[in-house]
Amino acid sequence: MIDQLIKKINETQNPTVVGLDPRLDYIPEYIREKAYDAYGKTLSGAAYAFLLFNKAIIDEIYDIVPAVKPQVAMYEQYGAAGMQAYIDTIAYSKEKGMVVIGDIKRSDIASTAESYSDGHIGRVLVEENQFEVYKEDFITLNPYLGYDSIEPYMSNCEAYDKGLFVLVKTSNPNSGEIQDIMVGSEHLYEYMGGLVSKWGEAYMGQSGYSRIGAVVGATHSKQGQVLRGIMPKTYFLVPGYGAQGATAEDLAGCFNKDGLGAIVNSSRGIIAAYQKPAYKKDFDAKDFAKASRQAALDMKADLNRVL
Ligand SMILES: O=C(O)c1cc(=O)[nH]c(=O)n1[C@@H]1O[C@H](COP(=O)(O)O)[C@@H](O)[C@H]1O
Repeated sequence: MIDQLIKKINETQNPTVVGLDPRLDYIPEYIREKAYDAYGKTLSGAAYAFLLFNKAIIDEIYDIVPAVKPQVAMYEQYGAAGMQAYIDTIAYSKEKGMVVIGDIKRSDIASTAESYSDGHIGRVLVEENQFEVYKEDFITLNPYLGYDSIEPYMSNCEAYDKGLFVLVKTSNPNSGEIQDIMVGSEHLYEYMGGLVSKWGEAYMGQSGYSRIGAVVGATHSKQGQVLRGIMPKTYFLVPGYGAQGATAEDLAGCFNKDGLGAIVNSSRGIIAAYQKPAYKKDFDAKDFAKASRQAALDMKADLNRVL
């Protein structure tokens, strides 16, 4: 799967992933009305609005962006209807040939992790019948419970050609409170980077990168550069560009010299572009997905400028 992601990045010449993190206040009124006409102002109505919104954006970006990253919390809060919209969004993205990173950030003891693993990247059994439920290509995990909490994902990664992005240095302002603590002679994020890199050694793709990737926030430029040095064969998922304030220059150090090694996420900056002054003048609410396409092209140009 890491090879497939890299192939898509090379084909599109675009190391970006669009975060499908919908909220009702990003969704144009005419889409919301359509959804409410079908399901009322209910959880199902909101979930259907998400799906219509996501599909319109996917239709505009699938040829220029290699991957999408739906963040499960946005859907989960709307209950079963929301989770169906999550599943339908994944299915539609894959139909369009996009790689899907399910941002689920799971973390639990091994016996519980097995269930997360089977549901998201493996198979679930009902008697003799096997079901592939969520169908993400990659998922995000929190590794701070240690290797036995990550291990249950490895066999499904191998069996079903999936991948992981494991949190190493997160983009949030307070991530340093814990992740920058000194552990012996190194910071905790460096120690974690070393571990994730080691865990990934047994899972190398033909590209020379492991299917076990790392999440490295764009907002912490120096740490990103340090981690690139520690983890040369690990692909980075880099959130924090745009809405969280990180610039292309801030994250350039997350890439290897060959221009590979990182895929940069933007969620709000792309999906809600039509609400931003820079795009509002050229795109109205009816053209929200075209504004997203333009924002994705602008992000691609911005990143390629520093690579
Ligand atoms: O794992 C992630 O994707 C993630 C890790 C991290 O350190 N920081 C971070 O912002 N994210 C996710 O990346 C997305 C960022 O969204 P925007 O700030 O709108 O671009 C959200 O879905 C976050 O949950």
